[in-house]
Amino acid sequence: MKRKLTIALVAHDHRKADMVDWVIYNSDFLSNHHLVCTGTTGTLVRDALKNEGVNPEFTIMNSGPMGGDAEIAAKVVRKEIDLAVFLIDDLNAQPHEADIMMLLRQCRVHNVPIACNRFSADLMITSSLWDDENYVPSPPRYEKFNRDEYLF
Ligand SMILES: O=C(CO)COP(=O)(O)O
Repeated sequence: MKRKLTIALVAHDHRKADMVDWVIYNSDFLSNHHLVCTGTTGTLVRDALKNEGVNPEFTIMNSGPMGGDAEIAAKVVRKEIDLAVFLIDDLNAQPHEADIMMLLRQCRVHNVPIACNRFSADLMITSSLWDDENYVPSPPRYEKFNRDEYLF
């Protein structure tokens, strides 16, 4: 990968072990990029990478329930995030569900790739498109659709 990416990393408590495994598995790759994390995820990831002898650039936000997802969403809106890995706990309710939905929505609106499982994250970080200077991501189109024409 030629350029330095800014990568958001966020994991709910029940997914933090998964996130730590993922960053260790990808520590070589992550060492060259800027990581932006919610509070507790960031501390865990930074310690795990330090144990691997890897010290990437880090920005650590507030903890998720205290606004960390919202801070990262604001960065997405300002085009300061290239891709996000968000390991969501789909089996337990979160007190800050609204913020989680906002981060996911802003990634969709601003066309930021967001992986919610490790397989997607591995595919995203290994894509050759990052180095393809001719590739221009197509933004989402919100066009009127005439449903009546297709009713059967
Ligand atoms: O709750 C989170 C994301 O919604 C994660 O926050 P922490 O990384 O601070 O645990």
